[in-house]
Amino acid sequence: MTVAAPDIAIEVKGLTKSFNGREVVHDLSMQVKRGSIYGFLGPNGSGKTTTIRMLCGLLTPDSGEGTCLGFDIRRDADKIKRQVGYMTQRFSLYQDLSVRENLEFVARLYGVRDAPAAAREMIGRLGLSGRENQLAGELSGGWKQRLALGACTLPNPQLLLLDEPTAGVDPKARRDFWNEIHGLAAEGLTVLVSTHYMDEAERCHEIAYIAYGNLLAHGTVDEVIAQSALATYVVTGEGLGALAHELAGRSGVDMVAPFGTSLHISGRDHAALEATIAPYRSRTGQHWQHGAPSLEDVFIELMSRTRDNFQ
Ligand SMILES: Nc1ncnc2c1ncn2[C@@H]1O[C@H](COP(=O)(O)OP(=O)(O)OP(=O)(O)O)[C@@H](O)[C@H]1O
Repeated sequence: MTVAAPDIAIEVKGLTKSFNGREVVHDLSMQVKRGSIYGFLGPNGSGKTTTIRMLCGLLTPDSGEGTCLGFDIRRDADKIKRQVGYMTQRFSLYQDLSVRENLEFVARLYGVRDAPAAAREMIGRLGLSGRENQLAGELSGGWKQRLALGACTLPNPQLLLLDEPTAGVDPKARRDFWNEIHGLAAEGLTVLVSTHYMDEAERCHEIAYIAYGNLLAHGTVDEVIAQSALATYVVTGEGLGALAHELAGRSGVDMVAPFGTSLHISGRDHAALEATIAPYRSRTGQHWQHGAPSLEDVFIELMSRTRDNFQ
């Protein structure tokens, strides 16, 4: 395979992987730009982690090829690994070491010349000043996660893998975390992140939706919404529960979903959807508006379509 252009961090073609005779990633091709934040979404067990691990040589594909940071994902896995920071779902630092001790330990492990200085700098960057002597195990969830981010970026990786990094973290801490990720990406770090949160997907430069081993959609959020070709109506007013019940499963109606005080009704066959909803639109007490589908509408519709193919 030819060496990827310098502004491309990852380029892979036809990646396939099976475990125990079951294919969990099927013929996946994709490209990730350097300095971008690339989000992976999809149902549990759909192959996101397996994909991310293959993209950076942590796992060898059964077939397919590609490059990561200019290295071959099959032949140069060791070289890639040295450039990768990996933050897993589980807190993997020493609970009974302090914030400073943990960071110094990581710095030494990676051969950073002045480990105390590197740890000090990271403590400042993460806003952990004043907490440096606190035991890692005594930090709140949000601070633990910041420390984990600090530890995996301290060796200055070029690629950062984040596996559901904000599961169980409060909204303020999540926002701070994402601001930090954007800061790192602006400095040139490429970030691959798996998430189940729609608001996080919307904060990625590009996203990929993987279901049951297949890459079903990818691009910017706007591109993924546009590709879906889904027509969506947003209905507000009274009796939305009954309306949802009446419309579910009717011709042209692929999805009915309540969103707060409104109901989203979506379908791919625009003509059939229009015909079905026509008699309902003149009802008093309900207001219909043609709206853009949300990312969640698109993902739920994609998922409902593929589950049948998989089972
Ligand atoms: N080392 C392994 N050996 C056997 N099966 C595996 C291995 N790693 C993953 N799998 C299986 O492959 C499938 C895909 O797993 P993967 O972790 O990639 O999914 P995921 O989309 O990241 O899931 P989640 O959202 O739950 O983290 C699952 O059925 C999982 O059990």
